[in-house]
Amino acid sequence: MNVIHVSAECYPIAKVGGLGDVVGSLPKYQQQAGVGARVVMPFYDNKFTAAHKFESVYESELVLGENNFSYRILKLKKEVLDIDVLFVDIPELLFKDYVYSADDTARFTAFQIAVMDWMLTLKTKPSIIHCHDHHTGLIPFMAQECFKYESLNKIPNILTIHNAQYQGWFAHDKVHYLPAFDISNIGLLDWDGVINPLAAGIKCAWRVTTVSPSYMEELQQAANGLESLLSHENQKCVGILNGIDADVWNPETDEFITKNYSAKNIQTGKTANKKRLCKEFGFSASKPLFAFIGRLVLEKGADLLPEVFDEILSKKECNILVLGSGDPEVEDSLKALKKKHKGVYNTFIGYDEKLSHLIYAGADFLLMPSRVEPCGLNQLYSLRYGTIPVVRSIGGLKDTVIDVEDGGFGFSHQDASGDNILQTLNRAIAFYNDKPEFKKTRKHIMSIDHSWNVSAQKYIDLYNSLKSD
Ligand SMILES: Nc1ncnc2c1ncn2[C@@H]1O[C@H](COP(=O)(O)OP(=O)(O)O[C@H]2O[C@H](CO)[C@@H](O)[C@H](O)[C@H]2O)[C@@H](O)[C@H]1O
Repeated sequence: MNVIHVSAECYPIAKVGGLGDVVGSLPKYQQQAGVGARVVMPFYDNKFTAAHKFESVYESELVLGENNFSYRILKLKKEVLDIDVLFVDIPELLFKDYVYSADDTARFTAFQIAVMDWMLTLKTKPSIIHCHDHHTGLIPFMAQECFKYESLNKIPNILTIHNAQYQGWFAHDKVHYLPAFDISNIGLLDWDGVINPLAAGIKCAWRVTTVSPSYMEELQQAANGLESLLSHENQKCVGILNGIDADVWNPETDEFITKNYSAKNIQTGKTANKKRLCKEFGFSASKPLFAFIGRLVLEKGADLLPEVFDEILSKKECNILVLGSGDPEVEDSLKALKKKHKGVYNTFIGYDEKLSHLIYAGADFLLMPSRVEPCGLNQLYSLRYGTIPVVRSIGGLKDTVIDVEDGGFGFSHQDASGDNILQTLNRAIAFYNDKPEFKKTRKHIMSIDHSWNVSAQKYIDLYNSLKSD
């Protein structure tokens, strides 16, 4: 079997969030399980592409509406990654110093057309095309409907929804971007009067997966307008929990942290990393340290944090550190608290992969008050680093974090409300002060295996079930 993953992100080449982590690790675990797995992604202008040499394996021209674009399929000259990655180089559209922008329709439609055109020329066709999120949602449609791709329509394809909030909508006047198809089937592209690539992918993919079983269920009630579609397509949908790359996220070998540790020397390891963080951000290491890492957007409940932080910090019982960027208003309110709560609160507004590792290692608790959380990887990283998750019980958080009151190892609350978060924070502070229980729990969570071993096999089983369809 040879699978091709099509994605806008892939760690360590380009990562904006969890999609990059998944596409950078799932194929590796699939390869270890004996399945040929490759990634095809856009060629961006970033640190990774500047630091490596590439060779062209295919060159051609694609048609996007009334425009033609030259493109190349590139691969790395030297094998520097654990996985085989191919790059679509469309200089005018994709070679930018960002992954996403306000209008990505032309960029990602051209990307998908290039992938399909190139696949037509392959002597050995992939046995499975695995698409990720709306940026690749037109591929199942094009394979099924566009005349020129008829020879690809027998290849099973899968669409994984990492986040249904973003759907890639564009107006009907751009439908001519797509290669010719029977216009009477335009309904497959449309949802609510606009072209909706995620909806088209859900309608046309052979199977649809989401990144946790609970999120799959929740999507039928809340999917940013696609609820009825997902209920209708329920038969071909399945939730498969994300895993983590246990080599990249390994406190025993992590090069980004101050002191490496395992469950055996967790006490000294976490203390050294916490001290380093506290020194850098001006905290006293004796208080519990809560951290938030992520996009500062509504979905993540980030807008609820400033008020909650202001209240809890006034008691001076804990430290809070925020690493993230996003909504400028939320950024400003979080930054504004720094002066008032100097010594117990700090922020790093921006993106810093290295710092995120140090925080997972040095914090006592990781906060995820998400409104929507398809899976969430942060809580899985925090478990591996012995950092206790404090989460809202939703989506993948519900599937992976069991509250201490239910015999588990984390803290969870039901509602996306300031009161609920406050109560949970207070419970966590009390737990921190019960030192034997706290230490026992953080040692225990390090042994929970969330690596891809189990879930990579679930995807392989799904691929196998499609071969015999
Ligand atoms: N400022 C910053 N600096 C450094 N690192 C930062 C950062 N902000 C975020 N990160 C990192 O980005 C990743 C975030 O992953 P998540 O899975 O939690 O969220 P995301 O919403 O991006 O992903 C979506 O896709 C994934 C993958 O399927 C789902 O788990 C998730 O629920 C869904 O919303 C983590 O590796 C985190 O450490």
